[in-house]
Amino acid sequence: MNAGEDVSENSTVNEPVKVAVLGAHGRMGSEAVRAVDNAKDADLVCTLDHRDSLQQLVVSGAQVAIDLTVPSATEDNVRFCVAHGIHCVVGTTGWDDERLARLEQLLSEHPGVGVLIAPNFSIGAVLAMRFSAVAAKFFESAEVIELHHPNKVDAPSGTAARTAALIAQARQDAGLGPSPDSTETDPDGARGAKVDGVSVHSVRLRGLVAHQETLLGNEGEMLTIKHDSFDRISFMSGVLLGVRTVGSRPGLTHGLEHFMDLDA
Ligand SMILES: NC(=O)C1=CN([C@@H]2O[C@H](COP(=O)(O)OP(=O)(O)OC[C@H]3O[C@@H](n4cnc5c(N)ncnc54)[C@H](OP(=O)(O)O)[C@@H]3O)[C@@H](O)[C@H]2O)C=CC1
Ligand SMILES: O=C(O)C1=N[C@H](C(=O)O)C[C@H](O)C1
Repeated sequence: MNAGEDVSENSTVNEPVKVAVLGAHGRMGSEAVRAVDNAKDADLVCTLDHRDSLQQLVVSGAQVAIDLTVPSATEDNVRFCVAHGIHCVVGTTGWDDERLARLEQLLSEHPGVGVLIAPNFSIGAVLAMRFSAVAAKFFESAEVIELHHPNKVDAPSGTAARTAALIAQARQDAGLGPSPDSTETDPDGARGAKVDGVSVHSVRLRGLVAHQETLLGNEGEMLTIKHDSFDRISFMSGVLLGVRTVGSRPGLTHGLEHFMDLDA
């Protein structure tokens, strides 16, 4: 679905879904405000940023909140929404296993509410993650390189961490051990961060938006799975797919792929 298309699955017949955007002045938030504004069957009822009261979500009657804030704020925001029966579409990073477990517990106490945690909303990035997981078991070595704009506050990126976790799971399922690596000394972390044993390398460079490469190696060959977001518009069809679908998917959904027909 493209930005501007129908997002009415959450709403009663012909009633637009009422949407709030948290982090509305940010790079992603401002793009999401535009996307929701342009969507025929979504009503932007509330925009919040730093230090705004979450009570405005309740007063506005928002049915779905889109969280595009910062890792330090997103958990409290989402917990508030769930407690008030507001579905959430979350793009903010920082959702580690502990946070996800706490959220699942809270959601079990609010069984009608749906939350989508999407490490990446771009269709290409979702596919690149899936392709990386599918390919992982066929290669002896696997590493991930993510490249982003220098204003990004967290490393590695949420997408890279998720990709590495999926690769690690696929390798484990296939009975593969760690990637071969004879490094004996690495005082400054030149071999990258380890996510579930998979090396992830982070680049921050002026001019970039969001880019990632999965490198998979065997003797005599390398497969590179590469994705580039050149513009934040690339995330908006996924944001709207989340808004359209989340109300009909109670509980926690981790990854936009679960709202897509990847295996059809
Ligand atoms: N899933 C995906 O596809 C994507 C996810 N992201 C993720 O989204 C998040 C936002 O990215 P980006 O837009 O670049 O970041 P920005 O820093 O541009 O935007 C974050 C915004 O959130 C505001 N904010 C901070 N705290 C709160 C709070 N408690 N309540 C409401 N708003 C708050 C900030 O305000 P102030 O500056 O005043 O503090 C700022 O306006 C990041 O975690 C990023 O990794 C980004 C792109 C795609
Ligand atoms: O901060 C960003 O810009 C992005 N953040 C997300 C992440 O950390 O994976 C998604 C995308 O890479 C852009």
